[in-house]
Amino acid sequence: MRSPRTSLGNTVLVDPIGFDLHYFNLHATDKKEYSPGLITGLLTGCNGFTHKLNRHFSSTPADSAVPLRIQVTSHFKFKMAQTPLLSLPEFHNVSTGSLVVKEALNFWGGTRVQGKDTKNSEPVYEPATGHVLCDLIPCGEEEVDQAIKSAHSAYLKWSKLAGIERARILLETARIIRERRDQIAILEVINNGKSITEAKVDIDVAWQCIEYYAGIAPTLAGQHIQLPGGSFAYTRREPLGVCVGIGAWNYPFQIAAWKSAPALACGNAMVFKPSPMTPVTAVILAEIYKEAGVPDGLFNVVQGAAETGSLLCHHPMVAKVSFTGSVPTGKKVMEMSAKGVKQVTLELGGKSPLIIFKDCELENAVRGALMANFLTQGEVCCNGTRVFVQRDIMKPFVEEVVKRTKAIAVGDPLLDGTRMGALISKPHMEKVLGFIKQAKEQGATVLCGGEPFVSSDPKLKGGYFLSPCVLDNCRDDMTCVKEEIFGPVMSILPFDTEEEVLQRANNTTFGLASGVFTRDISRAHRVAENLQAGTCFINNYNVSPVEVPFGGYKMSGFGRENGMVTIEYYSQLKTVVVEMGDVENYF
Ligand SMILES: NC(=O)C1=CN([C@@H]2O[C@H](COP(=O)(O)OP(=O)(O)OC[C@H]3O[C@@H](n4cnc5c(N)ncnc54)[C@H](O)[C@@H]3O)[C@@H](O)[C@H]2O)C=CC1
Ligand SMILES: C[N+](C)(C)CCCC(=O)O
Repeated sequence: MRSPRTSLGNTVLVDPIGFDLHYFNLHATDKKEYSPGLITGLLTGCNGFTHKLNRHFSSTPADSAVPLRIQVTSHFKFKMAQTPLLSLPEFHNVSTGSLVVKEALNFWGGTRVQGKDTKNSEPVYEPATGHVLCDLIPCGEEEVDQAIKSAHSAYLKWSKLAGIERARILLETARIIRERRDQIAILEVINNGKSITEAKVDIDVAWQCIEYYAGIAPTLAGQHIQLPGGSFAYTRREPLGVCVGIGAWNYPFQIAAWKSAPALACGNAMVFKPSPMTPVTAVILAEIYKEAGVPDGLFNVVQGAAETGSLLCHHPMVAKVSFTGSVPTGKKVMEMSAKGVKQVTLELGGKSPLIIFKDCELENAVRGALMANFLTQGEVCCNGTRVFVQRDIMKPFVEEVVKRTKAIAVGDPLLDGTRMGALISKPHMEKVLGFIKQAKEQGATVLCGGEPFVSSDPKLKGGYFLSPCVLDNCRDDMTCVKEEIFGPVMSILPFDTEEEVLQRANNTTFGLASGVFTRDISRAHRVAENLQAGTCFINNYNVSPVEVPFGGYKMSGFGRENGMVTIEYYSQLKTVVVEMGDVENYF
């Protein structure tokens, strides 16, 4: 079929061959009119079928020729219009310190909703500059109730769709995120403080997660079980209903995707509460889901802190809570959810061990140790912050790690050359500095970093920067080795034997992740088997492909995110027993 061509305001008649499914490309003829914004249009089929279309055209001139890909089943006409893109700010000129977000940050019923409780609003700071990025207006009881009811009404429609229909919309969501990845990453950097290089990867992981669960949605199925006498049973995999997601500030957009993708794939609706420190990007995800075609209310965002979170956990219409954050808050979430017998997934903190044997490939072990400690300024739950190094290679390992750590470019997170940005807040930076001070008092040696970093760029003067820190002469009983610091602080600990190091590595209440560097494959798998943690990385660290499950042992939580298994945490099984004979009666 030939691709029809049209321009703004014109109607084009499209005549596909036969009645098979056809895709065709609708090319814009007047490229210059299509930047940047949404192209909207109405498809009207001769059989009465109509389809509203929303596609984003990115701002770069080359992209404005990207064809619209529309699925058609019959003759239809298409009227093209353009509306400006409301949600994403103009990004071309955004630089650190220049953005103020005024738009409403809640989202339910398919639209942004301004918070009402302005008297309780709190400023949200841009970590790299300390300037006020936006105001956080917490949602109260009535607003939380509205969001949950909106989710419930969407759930009733969405759960009736076939998996393949849900998949189509999720794939479209992934496509739009991929298309706008750089803009979303910029917003994430401004709100979180991490480097743009990392933020782009985070956004990629987010769309990959949605794409992955789109692939799984059509495969969800039950079983058929033959019973005596021709009777049988079958199972149906059904959604839970309205699920709540509560997120942390370290991976704001990615966490929203990790929770919503499996939830939506299984037929649930979600109300998501971002951390009050990073409220800006979850609502972009909500808009993209809408644009891709989910029913209004399927993915909602409510802003707020502990009080709003607790309203969500207590709400009787909520079936499940998936939480990412600290252990103390995780315990509270579990307690509150227990009252309503709601299912819970907890992704909590860690103090993960990274074990480096003398037979490792040293260059890769050093790279692994840096990846295990310094992503997102060290604010990562699965970081391998207890670096156990076999005594024989201590000297060359430490030398190389310190050399590389000193070379990490700290600074303006929006610059491509920057490798470490700013910590999330001033109090958090002070907390991290407190851990370093205490480590010194307890006998550790600071080999490098561990001090506030003051940039020569005047606009970064108020930012929460810290030079990445390596601590030597650490012992297992020190606070810096026992507690989660959530900052760029690596503690190095010597060891002699495999048996000894395994015992020390497991001597913690946490169990999120672990890592081992060795060339001995038997040792690698033996160590992986014996480490008490939800993940063990062999000869790498902190890679997180969406195909593999992620989650904790012990006090690092339970339940999993990513991978096939997460379907189990967002669905329930119904057994249907079918009698083909007479009812056996005892009475
Ligand atoms: N495992 C991880 O990925 C994370 C660990 N942490 C650790 O926790 C420390 C504190 O950071 P926070 O952001 O304060 O973590 P937090 O655990 O208090 O907050 C996480 C989320 O839970 C919400 N929340 C807080 N109290 C709640 C309640 N009573 N009911 C329902 N929801 C509630 C927060 O608003 C936020 O959205 C960090 O310094 C770090 O050590 C923080 C963030 C992520
Ligand atoms: C992406 N990854 C593996 C570095 C971290 C994800 C877990 C978290 O939320 O901290």
